[in-house]
Amino acid sequence: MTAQFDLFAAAPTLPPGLAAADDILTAAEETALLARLAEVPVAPFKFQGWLGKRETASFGWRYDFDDASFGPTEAIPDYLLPLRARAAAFAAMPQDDLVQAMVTRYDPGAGIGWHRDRPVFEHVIGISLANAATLRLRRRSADGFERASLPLPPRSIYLLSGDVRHAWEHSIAAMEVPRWSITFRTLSYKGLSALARQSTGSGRPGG
Ligand SMILES: O=C(O)CCC(=O)C(=O)O
Ligand SMILES: [Fe+2]
Repeated sequence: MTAQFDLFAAAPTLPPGLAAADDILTAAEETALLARLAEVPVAPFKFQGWLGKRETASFGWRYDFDDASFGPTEAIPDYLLPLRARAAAFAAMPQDDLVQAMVTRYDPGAGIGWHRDRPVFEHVIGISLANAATLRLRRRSADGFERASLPLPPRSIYLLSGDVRHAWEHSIAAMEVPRWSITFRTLSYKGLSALARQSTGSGRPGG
């Protein structure tokens, strides 16, 4: 096969640990939820002193990128609990394990750069609202990056666990239309140990 043909090679299969489904909520439920989210006091995401363009609010647990502190915060609001129950059913996890809910608003021009989620968290479940986006995935290989992508239509859900969560990075390119997402996360062993250290008053917080 010529190099030219390689450009048209079949799309790579999705990385292990990635699961996705459409229509985790109805269009009417999405509209009602977006009306609630418009009231949530989101703040520009801070990363080591830089202000990101996306705006976030964390419930249940928060991780502060500025000082690496990590701890409990305002409880997950009631109106997110039915969605959390569906996210948990989708991921085959107890809903109480999804201890964090993060609301993110991406205005036009806002995206999220290449990253892995903080190690204090384990499983990551994302729900997309308002407009479609593409979750880009990459993993370093001997000669560059292995890449994959997952379309995120509004009302779809994805789960990152295992390989795709630990060995791959993900990002979302800035778009011209707004998008909201709700991310539910479980704590990792590291997160649970940090928590145990904090509650016994020894060791430093963080992750
Ligand atoms: O908006 C999304 O679905 C992705 C958010 C994300 O990757 C993160 O907050 O770590
Ligand atoms: Fe992420």
